[in-house]
Amino acid sequence: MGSGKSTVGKLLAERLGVAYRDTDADIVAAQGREISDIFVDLGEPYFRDLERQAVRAAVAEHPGVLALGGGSILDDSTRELLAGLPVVYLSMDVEEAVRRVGLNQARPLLAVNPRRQWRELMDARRHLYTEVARAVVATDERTPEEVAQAVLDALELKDA
Ligand SMILES: Nc1ncnc2c1ncn2[C@@H]1O[C@H](COP(=O)(O)OP(=O)(O)OP(=O)(O)O)[C@@H](O)[C@H]1O
Ligand SMILES: O=C(O)C1=C[C@@H](O)[C@@H](O)[C@H](O)C1
Ligand SMILES: [Mg+2]
Repeated sequence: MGSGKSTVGKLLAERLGVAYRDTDADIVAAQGREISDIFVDLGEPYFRDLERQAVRAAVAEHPGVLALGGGSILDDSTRELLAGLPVVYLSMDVEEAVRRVGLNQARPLLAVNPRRQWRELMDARRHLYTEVARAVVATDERTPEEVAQAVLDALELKDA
């Protein structure tokens, strides 16, 4: 959440000469409403169902860089789907997270007490991010360009 998937993903796609896609954006486009509204109006389980389907469709259809919703790896079948794919976990520490997204009300899971919420989420999820990732790239104190380069290096990819 705010680790730079959109920013770095677009840079990476540009450098690799491929398209960028984002499952959160796919869901917003298909539903015609913001993620925070889906959470509030329809509930998180409903959103997670949409997310599972969105990830499945995007992995099947999209050959470029794909940003996954931050909670998509909570689903067992999604983690199985990602096994063997070049997945990158962009990590950051809590202070960096608060600097980047702490005051952004569009992120429903961080709406109240973002520092504590972020710690709790990460404590529950870190092992899942690590489990699905082929590479873990720290984003703290790196520019988006430096992060993109670190991803290319970690996956042993070259520019287009
Ligand atoms: N390496 C970086 N250094 C500093 N700021 C960054 C870095 N990467 C991204 N940011 C900034 O942090 C914020 C969140 O980045 P971004 O939207 O790319 O994250 P995200 O992972 O796509 O978030 P979300 O999970 O909400 O989709 C943006 O304001 C972006 O400009
Ligand atoms: O980490 C999460 O659970 C989320 C991350 C975002 O990408 C969105 O999918 C939504 O805000 C939930
Ligand atoms: Mg994003």
